[in-house]
Amino acid sequence: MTRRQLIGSSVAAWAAAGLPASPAPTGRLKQSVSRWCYKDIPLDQLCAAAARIGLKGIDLLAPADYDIPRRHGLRCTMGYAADIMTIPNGLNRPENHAAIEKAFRVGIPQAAKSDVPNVIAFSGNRRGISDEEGAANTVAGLNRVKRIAEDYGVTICIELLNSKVDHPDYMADHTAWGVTVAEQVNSPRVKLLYDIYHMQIMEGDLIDTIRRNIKWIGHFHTGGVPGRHNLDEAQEVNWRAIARTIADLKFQGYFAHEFVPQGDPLPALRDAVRTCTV
Ligand SMILES: O=C(O)C(=O)CO
Repeated sequence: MTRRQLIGSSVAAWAAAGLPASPAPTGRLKQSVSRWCYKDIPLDQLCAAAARIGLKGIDLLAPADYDIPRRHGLRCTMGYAADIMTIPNGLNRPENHAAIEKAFRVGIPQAAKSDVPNVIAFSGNRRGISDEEGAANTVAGLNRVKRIAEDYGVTICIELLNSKVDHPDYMADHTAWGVTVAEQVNSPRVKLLYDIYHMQIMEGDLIDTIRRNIKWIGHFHTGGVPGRHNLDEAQEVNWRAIARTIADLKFQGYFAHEFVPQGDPLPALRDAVRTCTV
């Protein structure tokens, strides 16, 4: 069966594709999935399959696509509201702040209008500046925009990424750096995107770190380590224990899968969701 045939197809076709025939229960966590990991599947089709699997949303969409998940009873769970900001070029440089503020002045109201609860932000690379200076700059940048986020009820999430494998020189590569920034900004609408894949590579100690810092975490990403593939037994993270920890903390945000599937992509996603259904 092709993906095209799958979508809009019968209950039997969903079952034949290994997906639940009706939306599956997914436990205490609100699970979501990152669009870029399934880029070969048209977004409408991905949303239809995600709804069957029991997901609550689609992560990392551009504004033009924000409303597509809503056709399927889902929402975009993390938006790109300021595309001027990139992983290497972000909030840690004061010369970027005016453009980031300008972008968020448009992008945050747009996210709110489409019921998108979070927008992504990046520290940028170090490029020779110290972590202390970069943190102070990032705090200053976030202080310029936090009021917009507060007024519209949208959370700006600064992503923690590894600088060891995927993003050399990225500054927000440790939880402590992100927590320092979030504490200083001290807004209910400025939090961390704790990417479990990236933080396992940099720090490990996932459960204790999540427990100690949950107050500052607004969103999670997953991905098997090493390789950023399926959450299966070939990788080293105990996803069920992590999911249980987060659910036990009564986390109210989204837990978004962000792994590049190996094998048939939708069954890989279904299996990850089941693993994290606690
Ligand atoms: O680009 C990456 O590695 C990410 O995790 C983005 O969310």
